Amino acid sequence: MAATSATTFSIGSTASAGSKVSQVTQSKAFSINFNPKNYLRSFCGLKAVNSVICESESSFFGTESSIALNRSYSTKAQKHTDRSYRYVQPRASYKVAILGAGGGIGQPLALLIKMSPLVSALNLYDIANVKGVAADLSHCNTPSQVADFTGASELANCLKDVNVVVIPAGVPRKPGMTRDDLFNINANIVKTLVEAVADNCPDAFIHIISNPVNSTVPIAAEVLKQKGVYDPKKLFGVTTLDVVRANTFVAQKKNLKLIDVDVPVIGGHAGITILPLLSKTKPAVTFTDEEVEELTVRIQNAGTEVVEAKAGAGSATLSMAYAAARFVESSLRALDGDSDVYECSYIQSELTELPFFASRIKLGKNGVEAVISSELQGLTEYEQKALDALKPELKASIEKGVAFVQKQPVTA
Ligand SMILES: NC(=O)C1=CN([C@@H]2O[C@H](COP(=O)(O)OP(=O)(O)OC[C@H]3O[C@@H](n4cnc5c(N)ncnc54)[C@H](O)[C@@H]3O)[C@@H](O)[C@H]2O)C=CC1
Ligand SMILES: O=C([O-])CC(=O)C(=O)O
Repeated sequence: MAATSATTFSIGSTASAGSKVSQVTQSKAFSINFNPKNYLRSFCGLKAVNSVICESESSFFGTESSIALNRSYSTKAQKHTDRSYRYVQPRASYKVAILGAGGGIGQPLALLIKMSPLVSALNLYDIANVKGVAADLSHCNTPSQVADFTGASELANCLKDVNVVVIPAGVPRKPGMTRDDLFNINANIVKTLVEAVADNCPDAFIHIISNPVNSTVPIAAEVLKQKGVYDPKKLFGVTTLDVVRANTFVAQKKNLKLIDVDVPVIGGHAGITILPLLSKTKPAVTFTDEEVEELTVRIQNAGTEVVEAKAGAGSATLSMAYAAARFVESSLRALDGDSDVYECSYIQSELTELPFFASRIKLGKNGVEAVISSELQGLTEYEQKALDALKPELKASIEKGVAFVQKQPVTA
C-alpha cells in the first residue's frame, strides 16, 4: 500500500519506537514500514465512514454493493447499465459457510456477508430450517449464490470447498448467567461442528463465535488435533466485538470521530479476561485514572449490558454480526493477497505463558502471519495488574475446554 504521508513508523525488530511483530511460525522477526493513516484504516473493519460514501474497494458496503443497491432506484440507472453490471461482478470467489445461520447472529451476519463482492457462495447451515432465510437473502442482487442446508445429514455438503467457516451456533445467555454457564450445551455443539469441518474442509479458516469463546476455541483446537488436521494459524476466536465496543466507547467519551479510534483488546472474551489496552489507543489519547477504570469496566461488561437490556431475549446479535462480518472481511482480504490486514483475535499463542490468548495479529493467505507482541510492552501499572489478574481465569477456561474433548474423544 503506498504511503500517503511523510510520517512513517516501522514495526519489527529494527524499530526503536514502533511495534514489534513476532512470527507465529517461529521464523525470525521481520520489519515493515507503513504510515499511521493506513495502519488505522486497516483496523476500521467494515470501514463504516469510508464505506458509506463508497470509497472502499473491498468492504461489504463497498463500491460494488452500493452501486448494485443504488441501481435499483436510480432514475438514470439505464444509462449506466453496462458500467454498473461491470461493477456488480464479483471481485473474488470465496466460499463462506455460516453454521447456526438461522439464529440471532446468523441472520444479520448472512446479510452482511451477502453484500461482499469477495464472496461467490454463501452456505447457510442450521439444525433449524434455514430455507426461508436463504430464500429471503437470495433475492438481494449481490454477486453471491446462497444455499441452505438443514440438519446433520446436510452438513458435509454445506462445508465442501469452503474457505471460511463461521460458527455462531449455540445458546446465548440470559440475565444472571455467565458465558461459562453456556459451556455444557455449547461445548458439544462446537465439538460436533468442528469435527465436520475437520472432515470436509480442513484447510478453511475457522471463526468461533459460540460462547464461552475462552473454552470453545481450545475445544476446536483439540478436535482438530485429534483429527490430525490442526493448523493453529487458521483457528480464530472472534473477539472483534470487544474491539468494536472499545473503539465506540472511547470515541464517545473523548469526542473523537469513530472511524479514527483503534483500541487493542487482549486476553480472552469474558469479564475480566477482556482487557482493553487504553494506553495503546490510536490516535494517542490521555485518560484520567477514573476514565480508565470506567471505560475498562464498561468494555468488560458490555455483553452483560446487552443481555440485561434484552431481558431474557438473548445477547448481542446485531453488533456481533457487524463485528463478525468485519472479521470475515479481513480474512477474505488476507486470503485475497492484501498484505495490510490486522485484527485482534483469540488464538493459540506464545505471547504469554497461556496457550491461547487474544492479541493483535497480522492476517495473511495462510492465516495468522504474525503476532504483534509490542502491544504487551510498556503497559501501565493498571493494565499490568489487570493482565496478571485475568490469567488464572483464562487458564482455567482453557483447561476446561481441553479436558472436555480429552474425556470424549472425537469420532474417527
Ligand atoms: N464471540 C462473541 O463476541 C459473541 C458470542 N455470542 C455467542 O454466539 C452464540 C449464538 O448467539 P445467538 O445467535 O444470539 O443465538 P440464537 O439462539 O439466536 O442462535 C443460535 C442458532 O444456532 C443454532 N444451533 C443450535 N445448535 C446447533 C447445531 N448443533 N448446529 C447448527 N446450528 C445450531 C440454533 O438453531 C440457532 O438458530 C451464543 O453462544 C452467544 O453466547 C454472542 C455475542 C457475542
Ligand atoms: O455477553 C454475551 O453473552 C454475548 C457476548 O459474548 C458479548 O456480547 O460479548
